[in-house]
Amino acid sequence: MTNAQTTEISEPSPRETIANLIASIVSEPERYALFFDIDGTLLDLAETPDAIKVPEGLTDDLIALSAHLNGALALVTGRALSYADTLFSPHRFPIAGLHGTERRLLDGNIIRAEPTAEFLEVKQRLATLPESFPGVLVEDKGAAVAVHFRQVPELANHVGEAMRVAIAKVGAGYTLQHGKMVLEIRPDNADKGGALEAYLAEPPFAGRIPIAFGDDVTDEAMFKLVNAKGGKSIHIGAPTDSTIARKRLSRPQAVRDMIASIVRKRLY
Ligand SMILES: O=P(O)(O)OC[C@H]1O[C@H](O[C@H]2O[C@H](CO)[C@@H](O)[C@H](O)[C@H]2O)[C@H](O)[C@@H](O)[C@@H]1O
Ligand SMILES: [Mg+2]
Repeated sequence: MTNAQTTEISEPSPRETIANLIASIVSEPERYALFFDIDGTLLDLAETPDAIKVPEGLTDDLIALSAHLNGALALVTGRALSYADTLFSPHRFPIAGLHGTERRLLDGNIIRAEPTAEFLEVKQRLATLPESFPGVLVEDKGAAVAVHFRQVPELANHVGEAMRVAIAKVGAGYTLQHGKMVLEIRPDNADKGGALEAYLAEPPFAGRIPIAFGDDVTDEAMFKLVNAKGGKSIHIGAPTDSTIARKRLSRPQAVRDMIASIVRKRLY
C-alpha cells in the first residue's frame, strides 16, 4: 500500500537528478572531472563524418567549464585526435582519440599507435570499397580506418562481410569496433575506459569523481570505469537503448544545455 512515507523517499525524477548534478558541479567544482564523447554527445550526428557542425558558443562554453573545473575536462572520442583538435581550434583540450588509442599528455606530447604494415595494406585496399559499393564512405584515421554506411544502410551486410575479411587479414593487434552506421578497424591495446583511467591518474583529474557522457557502444568502457569508481555515467539516447550508464539525457542539445547551465550559473 502506498503511504505518505514512501512518497517522501521516492527517487528524484531524471530532471531533478540532472538539476542536482548541475548544482553540485556549480558549487563544488573541485570534486569533479568531466569526460565528453564528441559525435552524438556534444555534437548532433550528421549524414557524413565531415558534415558535423560545432554550434556557436559551444567551444566558449567548454572552455569556461574547463576553467571552472581547473582544467579537469577531457574529450574522449573515436575521432583521430588531430581531427578532434580542429573542431575546437585554436583551443587545445585534453583529448583521447581513436577510442583511447591516442592521448595527449599534460606536457603536450601525444601517445600514438604505430600502424603495422599489414594494417596499412588492408587500409589501402578498403579505400577502394566505394568502387564496389557506391555510397559507402571510408574514413582514414591514421592508425584506424572506419567504413560508414549511413547513406546506404541496405549495404550494412556487405560492409560487415568486407570488414570481417579485412580484420582477419590485419592479424594481431587490431579489433573490429562497432558504431552507429559504421564499422572500424582500430588497435586493440586501448579503449575509452583506459583513457579515463590514465587521465584520472594525472593532475588536475586525479582524486576527482569522474562524470562521463557518451552515446555509443565504445562509451560503455568509460561507463564501466566510472561506475566502478562511484562516478556518474550519462548515456545520450533513448530509454530503450542498451547501456550500463546510470543516467540519461535524450540528445546532444540536452548535453549542451547542461554545459551552458553550469557555465551561466557560475557566472551569475
Ligand atoms: O566517439 P565519438 O566521438 O562519438 O566518435 C565516434 C565516431 O564518430 C564519427 O562517426 C559518427 O558520426 C558521423 C557524423 O555525425 C556519422 O555520419 C556516422 O554515421 C557516425 O558513426 C566518426 O566519423 C568516427 O570516426 C568516430 O569513430
Ligand atoms: Mg559518440
